[in-house]
Amino acid sequence: MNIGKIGILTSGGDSPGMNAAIRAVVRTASYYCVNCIGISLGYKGLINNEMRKVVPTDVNNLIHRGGTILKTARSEEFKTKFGRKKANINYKKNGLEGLIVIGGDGSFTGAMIFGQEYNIPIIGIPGTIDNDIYGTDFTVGYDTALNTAIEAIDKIRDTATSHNRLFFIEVMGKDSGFIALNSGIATGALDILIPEKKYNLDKLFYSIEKVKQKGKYSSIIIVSEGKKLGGVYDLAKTTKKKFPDYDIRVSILGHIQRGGYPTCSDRVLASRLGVASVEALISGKKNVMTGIKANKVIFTPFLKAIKKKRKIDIDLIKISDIIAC
Ligand SMILES: Nc1ncnc2c1ncn2[C@@H]1O[C@H](COP(=O)(O)OP(=O)(O)O)[C@@H](O)[C@H]1O
Ligand SMILES: O=P(O)(O)OC[C@H]1O[C@](O)(COP(=O)(O)O)[C@@H](O)[C@@H]1O
Ligand SMILES: [Mg+2]
Repeated sequence: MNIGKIGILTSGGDSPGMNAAIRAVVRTASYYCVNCIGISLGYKGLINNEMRKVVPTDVNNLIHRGGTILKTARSEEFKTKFGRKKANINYKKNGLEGLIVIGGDGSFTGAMIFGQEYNIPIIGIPGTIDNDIYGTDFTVGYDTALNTAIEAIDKIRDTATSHNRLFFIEVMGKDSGFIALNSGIATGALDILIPEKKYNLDKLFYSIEKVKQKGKYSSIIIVSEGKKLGGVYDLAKTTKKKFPDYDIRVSILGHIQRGGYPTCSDRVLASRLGVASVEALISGKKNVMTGIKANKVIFTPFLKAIKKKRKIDIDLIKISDIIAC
C-alpha cells in the first residue's frame, strides 16, 4: 500500500522501552520513505492538535532512555464521541494515513473504537509494565519493571534480615499479578498475593508460623496492588494481631517500577515490534496489535487483545509454595 504519512503516539501509563519503540517506528518509516508525525500526550494531543514531524535524527541517543519523549496521558475526552470527532479533524488536517499507538488495553480500546468510527488504519504496540495484554508473551516495559522490582525487594530483604522483620511489599499491576508473581519467586518471597487467586489468610499465617518454628523471623510477602486484594496496610495490621511479637513493615514500591533504562529484552522487543508495526501499516493491516509469541512476531485483532484475558500461570504459585519455606 502506498502510505505517505503516519502518526505515532504513546498513551496510558509510560513504560520503559516506549522510547526504543518510537525510535524503531521513526527509523522504519524513514527506511520506507514514509513521513512520521509525533503526537504529544497520547489521544489528548490528537484532540488538541499537538503534533510535529519527527525525523531519524530526532531519535538519536534514545534507545536506552526510560519514559516517552512524546509524553503520555490518559484522556477522558477521547472516550466521548465529541472528543474523537475533534481527533479525527486533526488526523485529517495533518494528512495522516495511519496511526501507531503504543499503550495498554485502555489505549487499544480507544484505538479500536476510533479506527472503526472513522475507518482509520491503526496498529498497536503493547507498552505497559503490567503485561496484562492478550496476544503477546511480553509487553514492552514489563521485563524492566520486574528487574527494578527485584532490585528493590533484594535491598529491602537486607533490612528485613538485619532487623528480623516481616515486610509486606506492594508491587504494581492494576488488576494483574504478573509483576507480583514473578518478582516474588525471583526474590524468594514467603507468600505472593495476586488478584487472580483468592488469597487465604490462614495459608499465609501457616507459612509465617512454619518458618518461625524453623527459627526464621524475617520474611518478604509480595502483594499485588489492586482493588481485589484490599489494602496492604490492612493485611499488615491483621498479621500483626496474629503475630504481636513480630516487627512488621510495609513498603510500596510504586512508580519506581515504571521508570529507568529499559533492559536488553525490552529494547529488543520494542525494536522488533516498532519495525513490524510500520511494515504492517504499509502492507494494509489495520486494527491489530503486534506482539511476540514463542519468539515470533504476530498480529492480534484489537478486540481479541482487549477482551481475551491474558492468563497468569497459576502453577507458579505452587512452585513458590514448594520452595518458599
Ligand atoms: N472505552 C474507551 N473509549 C475510548 N478511549 C478509551 C477507552 N478506554 C480507554 N481509552 C483511552 O485510552 C487511554 C489510556 O487508557 P488506560 O487504561 O489509562 O491505559 P493503558 O492503555 O495503559 O491501559 C484513556 O485515557 C483513554 O483516552
Ligand atoms: O500512574 P498512575 O496513573 O497512578 O497509574 C498507576 C497504574 O499504572 C500502571 O503502572 C500501568 O498501567 P497501564 O500501563 O495500564 O497504564 C499500573 O500498574 C498502575 O495501577
Ligand atoms: Mg492497562
